[in-house]
Amino acid sequence: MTTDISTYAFNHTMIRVKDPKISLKFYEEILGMKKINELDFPEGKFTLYFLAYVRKDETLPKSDAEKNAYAFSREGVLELTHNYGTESDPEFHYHDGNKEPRGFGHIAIRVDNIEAACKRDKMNDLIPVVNKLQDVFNSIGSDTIDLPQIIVVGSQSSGKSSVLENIVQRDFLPRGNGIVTRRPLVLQLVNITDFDDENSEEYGEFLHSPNKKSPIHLKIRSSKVLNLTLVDLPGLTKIPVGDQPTDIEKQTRNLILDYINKPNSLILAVSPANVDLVNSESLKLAKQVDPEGKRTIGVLTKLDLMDAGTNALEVLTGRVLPLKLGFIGVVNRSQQDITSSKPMDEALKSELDFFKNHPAYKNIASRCGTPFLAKTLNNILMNHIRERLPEMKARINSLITQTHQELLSYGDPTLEEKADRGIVILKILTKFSADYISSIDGTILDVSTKELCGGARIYYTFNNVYGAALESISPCSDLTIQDIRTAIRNSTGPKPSLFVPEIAFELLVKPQVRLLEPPSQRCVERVYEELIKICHNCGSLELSRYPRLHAKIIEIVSDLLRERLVPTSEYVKSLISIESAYINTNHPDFIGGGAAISEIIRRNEKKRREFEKLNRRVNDHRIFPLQSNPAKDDGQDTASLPDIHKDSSGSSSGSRDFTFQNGNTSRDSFLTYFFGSGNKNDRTVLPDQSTHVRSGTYSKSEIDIAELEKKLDNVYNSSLTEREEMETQLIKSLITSYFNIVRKTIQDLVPKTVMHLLVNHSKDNVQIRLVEGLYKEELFSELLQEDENLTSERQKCKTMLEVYRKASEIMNEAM
Ligand SMILES: Nc1nc2c(ncn2[C@@H]2O[C@H](COP(=O)(O)OP(=O)(O)OP(=O)(O)O)[C@@H](O)[C@H]2O)c(=O)[nH]1
Repeated sequence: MTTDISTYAFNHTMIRVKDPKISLKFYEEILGMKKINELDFPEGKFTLYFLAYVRKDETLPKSDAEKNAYAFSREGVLELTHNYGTESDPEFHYHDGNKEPRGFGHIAIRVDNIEAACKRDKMNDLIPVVNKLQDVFNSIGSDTIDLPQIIVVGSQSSGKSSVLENIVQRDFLPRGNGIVTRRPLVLQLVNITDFDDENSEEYGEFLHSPNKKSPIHLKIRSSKVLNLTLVDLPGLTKIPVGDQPTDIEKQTRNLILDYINKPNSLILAVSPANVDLVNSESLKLAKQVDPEGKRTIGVLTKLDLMDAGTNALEVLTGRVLPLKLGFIGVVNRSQQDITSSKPMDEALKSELDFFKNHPAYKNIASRCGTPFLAKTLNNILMNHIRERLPEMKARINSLITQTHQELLSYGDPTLEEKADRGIVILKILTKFSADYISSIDGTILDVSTKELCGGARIYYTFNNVYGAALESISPCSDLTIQDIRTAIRNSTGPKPSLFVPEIAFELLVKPQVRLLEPPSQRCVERVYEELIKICHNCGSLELSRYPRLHAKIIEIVSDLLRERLVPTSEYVKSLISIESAYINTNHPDFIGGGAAISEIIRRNEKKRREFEKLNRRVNDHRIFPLQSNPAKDDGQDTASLPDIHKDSSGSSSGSRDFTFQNGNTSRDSFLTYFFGSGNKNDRTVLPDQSTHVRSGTYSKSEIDIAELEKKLDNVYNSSLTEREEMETQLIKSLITSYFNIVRKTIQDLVPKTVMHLLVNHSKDNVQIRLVEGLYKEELFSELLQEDENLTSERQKCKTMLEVYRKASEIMNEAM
């Protein structure tokens, strides 16, 4: 037997290599079922032992074409002896596990097995594919696609680093008390037999960006490793020690969850065998994200530290906790081994011996230990990657399309350099003008459905905002009775007037008309603001590349609008002035004197009836009879209302005396209505009753009488003369009628003015103004200076696209 044995677990196949110089590649290629005489044998004599399994009933084909390939019996051992340097075919000795010879000679296997084996070989290439992808994504510092990898999870000191080191067969991870692993470590293990001979030197390489807080990416290339991507995470800890933050448990838990949550992650849940499995933090966490145990591999460390008489056979054979990918037991170097720098290969040998000699584990020794763990991880990862590859490819393809679109949207500066810059500018100006116009007209393509915009907002301003503002003005606002009386008196001059003077009406109505100006000016401003907004929103994606050109365009359009603002507001101002320049009492819609008077009579009649009704109710309820009406006390007429049924001498004239019809009454007729003796027979309309009421005593149940009387007071609370009262009412009614006419006209004309002088003018002139202002050879280079951010965005986008393309290429090669 050989003394120097390297052991290498390969699925269900065990290869024992006599000569350690023979590279793994050689064995893998043998297992890939290549013809042995095509292989490049190292010098020297060697013997290979194959332990393999095939179906028992498999009959071996005998054709010449299948010579020089291999077959394995179910229980037997295939032994190959090759004398290097001779031309003879290699010899195969085939015996059972006890090395009893069972056959000899050329052995062949079925062709379909060769294909399957070759396929498996190809699968084995998938891990380098993922590693390559990872390198590609590392180069841009992002992991846009969730690459399959193995995440190592375990509580503190559970032996995570030891497991990793055993897999890598290198003493490379930091050791110490407390949490030593503080950042995720992405470990890429690369079997250097995958590379050319000149690259076959072993080395480790840090791939993460320096000076940046990121996971550490470490690539280890060695002939002693299998292709694997592992992520080592800080250990789960309960109590912070030293300089650790108080929420250390939460922080590490979240970090671990971030990694294991990804559906493409395989979870390597490390638990020490000397602690009850139900307390395993790693398995608890894994269960959270993988409740069915589909992507969790259990690793039991410290099997050697279990109490004497106990073992973990039940766990390792999957009878305690069912994990689809199973549990694998390992024995790592103890602290003492580390302190005494026990070499790795020795440690592996001790591990192998431990399992082989342990009464509980010897039967499952081939499924225990670090080499088996490494191989299993490799297989699982490979299968996992194979499953995920189509999905990843689809994702990469859609990323390529998206990124390509994005890149296109940034434009191509090289193309534009060649093209006439004048044409580029002209195109942008034309597009901007068209957008501006269509925003106003509402024909823009991507019109918002979330808020009113463009022309619709202008319409809203006219109809809702401006309309409401005008409506809210009361025709007689700010006009007090005192103002009206003074105006009437002033307009009569020194003589007592015979009728309500027209001058007084005109005097009073003009300032009211002026009230329409502020909201009209505000309307102009609002539309102007709206246009400015439209102008700002018109930037196309292309235009956003050129901030200077964009700014200039906005400046020019704003200037144009500002220029138009002045004449528009001037015109609106004129409209109001025009309206107040001449008070047209012949306007067909104007109420006219007669109608106004009829209206007042009607109203007063109503009031009188109301008063009488109230008075009656008050009297009915009053404990002390009402003695408040001096008119009554004087023995005069009971009605002390401003009674237009009576003329000044007290005789009843009745409403029939007023024959004026609404609207048809001439100005003269209404103005000549009022023959009056000035102040001669003026009477106080209604003496103040409130004092009487207030001095009275009410029954407690009739408290509402006070309310009623208050109303009465309000009806007649002025001390105007009857005639003045009448005149005031008349003037008010005329002002209201006239104001409403003017308001309607203004409400109609202001939007027309704004549209004509501001909106349409800007639409008609925007393009001309832009071309005049910006289509100048000497400005071109300045205007077409690209936005720096955009240039860098484009560069980023380009890099991403390259990365995705490269990734896609790598995947295409693998599939
Ligand atoms: N005897 C024995 N000791 C082990 C085994 N595995 C790990 N140890 C020891 O346990 C201690 C902790 O192991 P590490 O591999 O550093 O554990 P870790 O989980 O990486 O620790 P942190 O990174 O700090 O969370 C070390 O002293 C190891 O020597 C094992 O299987 N058997």
